[in-house]
Amino acid sequence: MSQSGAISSSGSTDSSDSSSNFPNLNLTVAELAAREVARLSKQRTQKGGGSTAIFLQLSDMLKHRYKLISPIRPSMSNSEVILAYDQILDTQVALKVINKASLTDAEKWRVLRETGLLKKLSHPNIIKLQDFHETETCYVFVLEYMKDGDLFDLVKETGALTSAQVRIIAAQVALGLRYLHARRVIHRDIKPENIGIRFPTSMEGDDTSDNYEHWTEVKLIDFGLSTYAKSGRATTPCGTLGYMAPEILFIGLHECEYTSAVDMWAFGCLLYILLTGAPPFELGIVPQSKLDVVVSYPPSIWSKVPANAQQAVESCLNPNPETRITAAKFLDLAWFQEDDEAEGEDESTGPRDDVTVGDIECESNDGDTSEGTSDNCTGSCSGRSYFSVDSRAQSDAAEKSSVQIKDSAQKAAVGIANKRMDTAESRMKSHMFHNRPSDEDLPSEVDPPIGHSSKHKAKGLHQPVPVEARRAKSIADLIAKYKDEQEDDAAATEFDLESLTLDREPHLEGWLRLSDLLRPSASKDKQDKELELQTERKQEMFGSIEGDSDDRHVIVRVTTDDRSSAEPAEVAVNVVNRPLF
Ligand SMILES: Nc1ncnc2c1ncn2[C@@H]1O[C@H](COP(=O)(O)OP(=O)(O)OP(=O)(O)O)[C@@H](O)[C@H]1O
Repeated sequence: MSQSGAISSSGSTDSSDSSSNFPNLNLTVAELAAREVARLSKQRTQKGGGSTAIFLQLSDMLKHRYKLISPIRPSMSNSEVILAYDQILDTQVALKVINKASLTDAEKWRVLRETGLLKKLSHPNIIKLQDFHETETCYVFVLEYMKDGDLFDLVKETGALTSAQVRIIAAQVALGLRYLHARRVIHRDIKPENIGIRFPTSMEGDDTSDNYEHWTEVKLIDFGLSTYAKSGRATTPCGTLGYMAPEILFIGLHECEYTSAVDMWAFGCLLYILLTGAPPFELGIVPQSKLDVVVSYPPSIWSKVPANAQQAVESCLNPNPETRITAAKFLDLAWFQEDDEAEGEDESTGPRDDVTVGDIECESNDGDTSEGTSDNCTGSCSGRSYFSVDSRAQSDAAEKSSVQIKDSAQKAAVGIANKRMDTAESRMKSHMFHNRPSDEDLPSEVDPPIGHSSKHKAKGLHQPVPVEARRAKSIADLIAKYKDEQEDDAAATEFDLESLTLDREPHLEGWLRLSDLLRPSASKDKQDKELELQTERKQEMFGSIEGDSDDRHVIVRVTTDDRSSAEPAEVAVNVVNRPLF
């Protein structure tokens, strides 16, 4: 994301590239904050809401380290994402600031859980939590900055992407999901808004097909609804309507639990959007049972999507979670084995004028459109304006994708289902989203993200990008590279996440704190010393401990007699991520 919207020393917005130019550095943080507060106040008055207190608190708390530059995502609920400059690390960061005042205890716990999860995850396709602060009034996540925004804004501006572009994104999202799922973490809110993007800094004349640094990077963000499901199964219905798998919608009706397969369903919705420019499902119908769900693909849109990409989407949008493709298997699909030439000729599948954002609706099996269902659409629980339903498109039912209900006598069922959706929606909102604004409170349109329009065009995303197609050749290498790396430490990190359930396994607490004591901000030497010291202490308590480390990890293998079991047992391998700086 460029710095349009950044405050210049004159107080106006600055559209220059901030990576080389920080005009704001001459201002004190208080001055910056005051200007931003004034600007945001105005903006929010126009939008009809928002709290400037967050900003004031933040500047107070972090004034020695962070210079606030501009809001990335203006506050519409109790959180705000702000671009800032980390003066110590000399880098830009995204500060996600959450106002504590409006949170219930359960919601505070969820914030801490999000932190707990994020700090234990380390993967190139997962946003990196660089630091976390808690003050009396707010929580602050310091995140690596995804300068080019998220996929929602990209698709909204450019429409559909080419298959070559989508598979680069798809491979990375799948790698991120594979990493999460191997550790029994379910994201539960995969959608375009929650995939951050960063275009390569240099695309000229490079032949960097094996240099992954030069790929468009995508990373999963927003772990606010994520959970560590120790048993691999979860029971709380949550997510964003329109991306929620059938089984999660059935919780409390026909189902009582679900698995990480829900992320793959949402991933299928995401891919569909990227390939066609429109979401696959209207949100007003809840199927009556799992067996009733049939996903149909409108031929006029779907025929333009290459077969391998179709297969990828369809394997995710399998209504049966038991047979739905997994993230690991997804990476073996033919789509990722295609050669360079095949993708290079993929122009017909690029952004298309005839597919407009908004070409989507829901229909019952008899072909009737379900009138008024848009009232039931939640779209994005984040409150961002979603693809609107195009009335011209509505009249052309044959062109739409849909979730259909098999049993054709469904007019009554549609009514019931819509009522259920109301119930499901309000239940989900009250359970999971009650700190978020209701749809009525949300503005129908939200400002486009700062600095997007020209950037996406400049990057050539309206056209098939030859250089991306060329890079696509190496996608199998990329997948192989990260797949191999992840296999090694999956079990270790999975166990690390056990610290979230310490109450159930108190005998592990002592040595798990070993890792907690390795402060990320400490130098490697300091960490090594701490590790040594703690290892000695824990050995007295737990038996044998082997420690090992490399540049990025401290690995501790503990063998313990566990005090409660007769036989000594190896309980785990613990991995602590070292800071990369
Ligand atoms: N690290 C980041 N770099 C750049 N932009 C980010 C980053 N993190 C979040 N954003 C932007 O801010 C938006 C909101 O972030 P996030 O979803 O984490 O917050 P949230 O409070 O859970 O929001 P919501 O209530 O809308 O889901 C994202 O969709 C993205 O556009």
